[in-house]
Amino acid sequence: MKKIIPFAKIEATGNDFIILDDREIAAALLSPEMIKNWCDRHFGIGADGLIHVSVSGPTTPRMLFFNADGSRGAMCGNGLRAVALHLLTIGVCHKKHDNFIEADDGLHRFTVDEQGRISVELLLNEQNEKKIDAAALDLPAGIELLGFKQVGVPHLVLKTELDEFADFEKLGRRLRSHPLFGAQGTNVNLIRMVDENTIKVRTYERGVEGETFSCGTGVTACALLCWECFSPSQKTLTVQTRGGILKVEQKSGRLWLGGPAHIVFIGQKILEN
Ligand SMILES: N[C@H](CCC[C@H](N)C(=O)O)C(=O)O
Repeated sequence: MKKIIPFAKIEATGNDFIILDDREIAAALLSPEMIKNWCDRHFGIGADGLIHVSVSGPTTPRMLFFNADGSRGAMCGNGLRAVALHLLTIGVCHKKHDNFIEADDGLHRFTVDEQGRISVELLLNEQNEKKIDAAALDLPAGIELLGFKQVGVPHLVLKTELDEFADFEKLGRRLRSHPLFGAQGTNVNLIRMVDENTIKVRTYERGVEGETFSCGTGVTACALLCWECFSPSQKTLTVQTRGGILKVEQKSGRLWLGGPAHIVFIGQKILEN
């Protein structure tokens, strides 16, 4: 039997997602194989990830995040911003209210400003530190280790002063599965300082197995390490990604990630079974 499933395709600084909600399909019907097919850029809709949101019923909307390869991820910063846009668009949330989204790693606040920029609160895992032996990473010339942070998902952060580093994808692929990070592996970020308030970030994402245009938890991990290592008194950082500008801020002890997000299109997918 064929079933037609409406979906939204949303991009958040070029990190793009298929958004489905429980009015159209139950989360239990999603399989890793189906997610992989739908996210495929040649045979499917094309996306870095797929997110299922529970919007029916009186409880806080809850998101389930899947990478393009069908694997589950506990958090996705840009995905959270995309879900916020979806909830505002379908009228489940209103911009004047206090809004929350529940995810695997906890409850996240979100806000939208007059320009439509969506900010989400990200949560630091209690055990977010991990000492990494830089020598074990065998980094190429011009690249150094800054640290490792868990912002819902694991992020290794490297730093360079090179204007361009052509082999980033190759380096990311190698370090993503380095034995230091165990079976779960890690996402890999490379930063370059532009000035004391601005950094440039590239991210190799596990689960996409390639460099994406932007990664929200990744840029947040980079900002935290920059504050710790270079300017502990600073509270705001502008982050240039391949897909646009993000801002990471610490306000009243909370960590916020903000930037643009847009609906690319609304579509219908035929589910055959
Ligand atoms: N792009 C996402 C991160 C996805 C996490 C995923 N790659 C994993 O670690 O499973 C973000 O904006 O934070």
